[in-house]
Formats: sequence, structure tokens, C-alpha cells
Amino acid sequence: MIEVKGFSFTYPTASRPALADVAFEVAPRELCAVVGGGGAGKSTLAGVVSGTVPHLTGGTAHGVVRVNGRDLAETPLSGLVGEVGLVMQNPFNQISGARFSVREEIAFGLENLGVPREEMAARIDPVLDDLGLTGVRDRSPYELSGGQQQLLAIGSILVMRPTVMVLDEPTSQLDAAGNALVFEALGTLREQGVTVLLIEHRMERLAGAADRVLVLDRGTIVAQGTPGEVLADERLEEWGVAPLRYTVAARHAAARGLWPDRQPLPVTLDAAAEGFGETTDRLARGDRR
Ligand SMILES: Nc1ncnc2c1ncn2[C@@H]1O[C@H](COP(=O)(O)OP(=O)(O)OP(=O)(O)O)[C@@H](O)[C@H]1O
Repeated sequence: MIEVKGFSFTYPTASRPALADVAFEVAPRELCAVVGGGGAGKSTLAGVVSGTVPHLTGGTAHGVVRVNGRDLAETPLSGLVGEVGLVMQNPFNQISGARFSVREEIAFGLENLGVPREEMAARIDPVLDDLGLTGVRDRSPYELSGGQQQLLAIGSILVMRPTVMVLDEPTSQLDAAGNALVFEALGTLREQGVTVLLIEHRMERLAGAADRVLVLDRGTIVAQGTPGEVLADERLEEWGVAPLRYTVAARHAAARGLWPDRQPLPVTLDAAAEGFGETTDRLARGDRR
């Protein structure tokens, strides 16, 4: 569980806060996505919830951030291993380079923690299996596709059994196939009951995957709710976020009376198909109101 209350943060050299009076909660097992324009404070928020900001960055922080009830201001980063894990944009930067195979790379963090050998196998093999990496377990991490490397980064964190995972634009460096792999892995995290904070700009995938969406604009949370509520909001563009094509198409149709009256604007392909299907049926019946 993540709890953020009245939290503000200013980087050491900055003249204005990167985050201002931010408040939200992510319930256990929930997947909460964060969207916003460039410089809105998304990466800073990822750092705050994973403990790197301000522990590693310095700067001035006010307010409270708790992960599983632990106040991060009072918890050293080492105390967060097994509680919260951070996956960043570029999988390449997250591979230690100190190990020869995928399996050894996943073992690396556990070795550092001094986990006994027998327990290591019991923890690593299911993670490889869950993420579909068993077939490449003996390969070098550098031979993997970008998507598989990101899965490896996720696996290296997952094996530490955090209850909370923060992913900061994990698909931004990946092609469509890599994207699909990462979003499948998010499904796996959910099945395992991990609470997820996901910074993501691929709105189509996010709309189908998230329980809740927060919008950050210039360091402030300007909207939060279900993907349907938040992503169909007509202020989305003002907040620096490009709306989904389905929503835009349905908004145009609605302005011409061609979207079903009581149907909310769609944020998924299925919902768009349903709404436009209803309109087509109505017109086919000769109902042109
Ligand atoms: N290390 C730093 N020192 C000073 N200011 C910083 C630092 N990192 C980020 N900032 C500033 O803090 C604000 C928020 O930045 P942040 O990177 O969190 O935004 P973001 O939403 O992740 O942006 P983007 O989508 O462009 O990555 C910006 O004004 C940025 O210039």
C-alpha cells in the first residue's frame, strides 16, 4: 500500500517545487497509472515512492510518504529492499553486467542479500517461468531483445519479493513486441498481488490495464479516478496529455448526435466499437433523431 499526504519536493538547485502538495493512496494489489506532460513531475514521483527522492537526490521535502505503513523519510534505502522495487526506462542500464546469464543476473540481488543457495533456486525458477524467460535462462542478458531485457529487469526486482513496484516508463525504449511483453508482465505482477505504480505514456494499453489513473500537471495532481473517468476528460490536452483516438472520434460523433446518449466516451477499443455499433444499428433502423 502506498500513502502520500501533503507531499511537496524541491530539487537542490531548483527555484520551484517539482511536486506540490501531492496526495493519493494506492490500495494493496491495485495498479495505479500516472500520466502527465513533460516535466510534470512523474519521474520525481516514481523516485519519491521508491525512496530514491530525496534520499539520493537531496532537496527539500515536506509531507508524508508511507509504503506498507513505513514512513520513507525515516527508512534508509537498504530498509526498503523487499518492500518496494523500481524499474526504470532503459533496461540496459539496469543490467548489472557482472553476470554471464539471465539466471545469474536474477540471482545477483539475492546473492547480495546472502540468501542460501537452495532458497535462491526456489525463488528464481518461478520468476523465470512467470515472465516467460525460462527458455533464455542460460543466455547472456545482452543477447536478449529490448523487451526481454526489460522483463529481466522486472524479474531481478520481483525475485526480491517487493509488495510494491514502481515502473517509470518501462516501455518507452521498446518496440511493439517489447511493449506487449511488459504489459503481460504487469498482468503477472497483478496475479501475484503486487501493488503497482506505473508511469506510462502508452495510453491505449494503460486504459485497459490500470485500476486508477492520476494526472500530474506542473507538480500537482489535477485529476484522479478510473481510466474511463480520467482519460475521457476534455481537459486532458490542457494537462499535456494526448487523448486517445477513440475518445476524440467519439467526442466528434457525440457533437453530431452520433454517439449513444447515456454512454460515456470510450477509452478502449471495445467500448468504442460498442458505442459506434449501437449508433450504426440505430441508423440502420432509420432512427435519425
Ligand atoms: N535532478 C534535478 N535537479 C533539478 N531539477 C530537476 C531534476 N530532475 C528533474 N527536475 C525538474 O523537476 C521537474 C519535474 O521533472 P520530472 O523529471 O519529474 O518530470 P517528468 O514528468 O518525469 O518529465 P518527463 O516526462 O519529461 O520525463 C521538472 O521541472 C524538471 O526540470
